Amino acid sequence: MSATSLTEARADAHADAPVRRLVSTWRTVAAPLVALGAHLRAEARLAVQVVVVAWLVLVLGVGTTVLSVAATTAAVVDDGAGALLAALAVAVVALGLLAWTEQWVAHVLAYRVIDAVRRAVHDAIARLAPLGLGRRRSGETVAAAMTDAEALEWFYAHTAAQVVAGLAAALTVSVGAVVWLGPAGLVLPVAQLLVLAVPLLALPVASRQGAALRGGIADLASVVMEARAAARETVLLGRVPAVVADVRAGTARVQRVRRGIAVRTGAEQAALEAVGAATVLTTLALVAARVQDGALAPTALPVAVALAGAGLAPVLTVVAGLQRTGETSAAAARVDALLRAPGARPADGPDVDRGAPAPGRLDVEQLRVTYPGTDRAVLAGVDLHVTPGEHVAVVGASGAGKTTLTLALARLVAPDSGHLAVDGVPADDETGRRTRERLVLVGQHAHVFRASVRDNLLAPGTSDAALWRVLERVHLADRVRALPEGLDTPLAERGGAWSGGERQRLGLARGLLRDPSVLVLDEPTAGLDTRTEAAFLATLADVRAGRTTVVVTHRPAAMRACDRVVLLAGGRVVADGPHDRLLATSAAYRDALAAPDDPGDQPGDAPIPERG
Ligand SMILES: Nc1ncnc2c1ncn2[C@@H]1O[C@H](COP(=O)(O)OP(=O)(O)OP(=O)(O)O)[C@@H](O)[C@H]1O
Repeated sequence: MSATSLTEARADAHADAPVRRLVSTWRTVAAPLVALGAHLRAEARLAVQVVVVAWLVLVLGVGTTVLSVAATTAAVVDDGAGALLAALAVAVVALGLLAWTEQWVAHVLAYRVIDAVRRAVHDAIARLAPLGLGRRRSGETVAAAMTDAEALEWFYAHTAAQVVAGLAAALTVSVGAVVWLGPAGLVLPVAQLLVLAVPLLALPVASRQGAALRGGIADLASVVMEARAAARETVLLGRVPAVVADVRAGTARVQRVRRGIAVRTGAEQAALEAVGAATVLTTLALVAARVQDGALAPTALPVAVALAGAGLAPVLTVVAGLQRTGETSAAAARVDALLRAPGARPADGPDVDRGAPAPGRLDVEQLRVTYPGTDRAVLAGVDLHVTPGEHVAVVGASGAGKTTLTLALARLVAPDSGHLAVDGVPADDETGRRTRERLVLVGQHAHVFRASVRDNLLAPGTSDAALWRVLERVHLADRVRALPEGLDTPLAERGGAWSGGERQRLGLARGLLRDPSVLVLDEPTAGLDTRTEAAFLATLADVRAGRTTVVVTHRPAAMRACDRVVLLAGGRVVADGPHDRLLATSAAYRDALAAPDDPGDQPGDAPIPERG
């Protein structure tokens, strides 16, 4: 290639660059919307109906404007106004009926879209919970489930259909104009293309603003949610002004983006007005010339001008849709990322013979867990085999990985590698649901839902008698009987007046109602006074009969009450056996139980010290 042609090619490439950038921006913006559209295939027929009705409404809208000007002109020159008025009356009634139908079908579509999007988002949340969600800001997840879902409902039900219908109606009206006015009618399609170019050219800015707006709203949701969740600490530690400042800063960021959007849409509007005025003036000039030539009747002039003005209405509908595409695309991208996020599939471990399924058996082999964003394995190859009906205590210093082990058993965190089997059945389904049907984890903090006691027990369809039996077993029956409406008493969000111990017992009741073959309890007596702890341990002794239990504990009383104690340290099991034997034989165990701050305590009576 010669130097000149190389320079020319470079110049061409340079000229192409903005176009290519624009096309690539459009592709990026459209990709998440198209990807999410796949979840809405079932609604394709309804969407086509919406498009057809919207197209008819737009075409008839232009038609009634043109007809009304034609009828007025005919009345002025006293020439056939009656027929035009009759046609106008029919068109107006049809337009009213079609507009009503459009609202109806578009809203049916909107509800179905929001239902499909919210269901997909909640399925994803259930699939990811809680490890996958832990990597996401809670505000992002909330925004995806609420405001993003609403933005998408609006887009698929009202915007996308309007864009397609608007383009079809614009083409229909343009064809009509060219057929009627000849070359003068070409002004309309040219003007329509200019109108469409306005949002297309503004798209790179619009999409940046859309992403900033959606991100800002998600950030604000995070700040507000955290402020609500930490309200007690915020007041106690005098952080109210700091939190208010955070909320104000978040609001200001969102407002700044909104201002930018208003400036852009204002400029776009001004450009559109200019194109509209130019279209009317050009049509006026060209049609007037044809009237002077005698090619058209003088009465055609006002009608042609009305057509030029009204004929832009369908593309303005398209523009309104395109102006929001950047923001909607950002919402779709967030929802799409949530739907595509990988779940918590356990890695395959060493292939060993695990024998026949046995209810209550628990096998953990070489389990390794590293939390995302960290490089230290919290569990670095844990082996644990529990026989049916056995009661095992898991102990270790604070941070040793006890809670992590319970979360991995319940398939709430994904191991890097290793094997887990409950009842002799490998835990290999992606969601962990099958494992959790056999193994129930009662965590340290039972969430109390804003619902009745009955609904808080999370066992729909269970008889009252069975619910009361379980409440008796966990020593909550008297507490519930004293409530004004018993089982039907609504509980406040987060438990309101319920103490920590009562909430722990509520969690235990929930676990028992599932009747699992393996019950895992994480620090069931943490935060309880000695007497309540003794009562709780008595409850435990009763409820664990006939099933396997794994109890994370710092309490020697709870360790003694178990058949075996497993000591976790350095991410591995370093001691395993009955409490008394370990006391006699394991220096690591004795060290773990020794309380360095309190030399008066005897090994075996002091809780395992908290680290740090
Ligand atoms: N989501 C997480 N992301 C990153 N690190 C985590 C996460 N959860 C826990 N860790 C870290 O993993 C380690 C083990 O935590 P874990 O809660 O399992 O310990 P533990 O033995 O139950 O402690 P404690 O007795 O204090 O409850 C700790 O160092 C903790 O900081």
